[in-house]
Amino acid sequence: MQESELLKQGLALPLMEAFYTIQGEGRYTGHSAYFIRLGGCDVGCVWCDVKDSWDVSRWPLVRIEDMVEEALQYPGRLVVITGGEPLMHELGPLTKLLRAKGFQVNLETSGAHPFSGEFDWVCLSPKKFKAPHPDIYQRANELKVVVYHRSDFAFAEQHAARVSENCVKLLQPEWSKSSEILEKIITYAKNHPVWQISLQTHKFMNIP
Ligand SMILES: C[S@@+](CC[C@H](N)C(=O)[O-])C[C@H]1O[C@@H](n2cnc3c(N)ncnc32)[C@H](O)[C@@H]1O
Ligand SMILES: Nc1nc2[nH]cc(C(=O)O)c2c(=O)[nH]1
Ligand code: SF4
Ligand SMILES: [Mg+2]
Repeated sequence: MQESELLKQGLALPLMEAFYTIQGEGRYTGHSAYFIRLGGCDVGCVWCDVKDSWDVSRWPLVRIEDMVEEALQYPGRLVVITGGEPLMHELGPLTKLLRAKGFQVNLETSGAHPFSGEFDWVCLSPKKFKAPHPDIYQRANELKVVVYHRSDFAFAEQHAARVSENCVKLLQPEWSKSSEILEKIITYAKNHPVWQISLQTHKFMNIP
């Protein structure tokens, strides 16, 4: 089969990097996890902390069997699929294979592309730069809004109104703006108790 066909079917995917670390953000903060970072993103967040991922052509196509075999080398059985924007790719075969091998499979996504794959936990981090697809809201287990500017609180509420009732709602300071914005986030969370705070703890720990 040609590479383009393997990619289309989700049997091989552009892999930027894969690493075993500690989930730094969100509901699973502190859990050991194997991260699969897929290449390619067309959302264009000005503050994106992984801009190198954007150009899909930079990253080699790797067969999903090889990705899963590598993940099995580590003791943890939690995998986080991230990117780039992972939903730019067909995620059905990779997620099925991971689950068949006993992994819990979590997703980090902006939701800007149609959904694919079978996940145990979906983190939706919506962006102003490219709106989420409507069908992601009911699938989100966690809504994680990056706060860069005070106007992002209203943006967060717009998306919170669309997710399911039991979706965990998180405000995460944009890393470079943390010193200015964290105080506002703390005040907001105290006044709006449905919101919790998520910090990028891996950056404090100096781990990937
Ligand atoms: C690099 S993104 C990859 C997954 C997907 N494209 C997305 O945006 O959800 C992983 C997570 O990091 C967050 N993130 C990216 N840059 C950040 C920054 N500078 N400060 C805080 N969070 C950031 C994103 O919002 C997302 O929740
Ligand atoms: N440790 C660690 N936790 C993370 N949680 C989400 C990440 C991501 O880039 O998607 C990430 C990451 O890059 N590293
Ligand atoms: S959607 Fe995610 S990977 Fe894409 S630019 Fe925004 S933060 Fe970066
Ligand atoms: Mg990251």
